[in-house]
Amino acid sequence: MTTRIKICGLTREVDVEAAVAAGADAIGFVFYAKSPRAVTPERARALAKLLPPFVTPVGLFVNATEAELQAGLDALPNMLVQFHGDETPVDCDRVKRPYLRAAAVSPGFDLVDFGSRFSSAQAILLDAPVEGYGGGGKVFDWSLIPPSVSSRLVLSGGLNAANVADGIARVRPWAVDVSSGVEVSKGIKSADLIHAFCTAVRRADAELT
Ligand SMILES: O=C(O)c1ccccc1N[C@@H]1O[C@H](COP(=O)(O)O)[C@@H](O)[C@H]1O
Repeated sequence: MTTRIKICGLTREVDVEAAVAAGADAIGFVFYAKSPRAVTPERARALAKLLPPFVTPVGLFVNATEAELQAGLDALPNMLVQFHGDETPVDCDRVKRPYLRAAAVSPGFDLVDFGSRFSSAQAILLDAPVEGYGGGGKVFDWSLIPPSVSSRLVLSGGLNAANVADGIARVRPWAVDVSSGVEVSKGIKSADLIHAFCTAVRRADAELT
């Protein structure tokens, strides 16, 4: 299977171009003002104009107000929504858009139940529990993912070129998502690290087929 790749937290044109050139399937824009990677809807719209067909813009929200959500949706009408806070299934469904729901995986977390509560999500995005909701560059214990989980999974949390192949082999996710692992500093990506990450994903896929 081809593991889809999302590169998240882009703030600069050069980084969007590097992600597209490396073969990313999705590009994430953080609409969460407290994040060091936050962009305004206007900035996201300008960056998303660089995306070719079939590369999906993803808008990341954390407990956003309706006005904040609407501003993001107005700026990027074709975006996939990533809910990365404490949003309920009702909150997610209210937006009437395809969405990913992030889950912070720690011992005792019931992923099967979470997946059935968010059954309208396109996928459940697995992250480590970190201060500030996400983007912390921390890996969680992948053995906490129960084999019985039926949700489509996006693996994230502390991924980088060195560990992503292991994550793919062990979790077999639909997609992987990276932010910190391709950065030189918060919100500033490295074209070399993005390229290395995408190459590692493609190698992992080739080894598994
Ligand atoms: O990127 C952020 O600043 C962020 C803020 C709040 C919630 C989520 C955030 N990012 C997402 O966190 C995961 C893991 O990122 P990392 O690779 O460990 O840095 C990823 O899905 C980002 O999209």
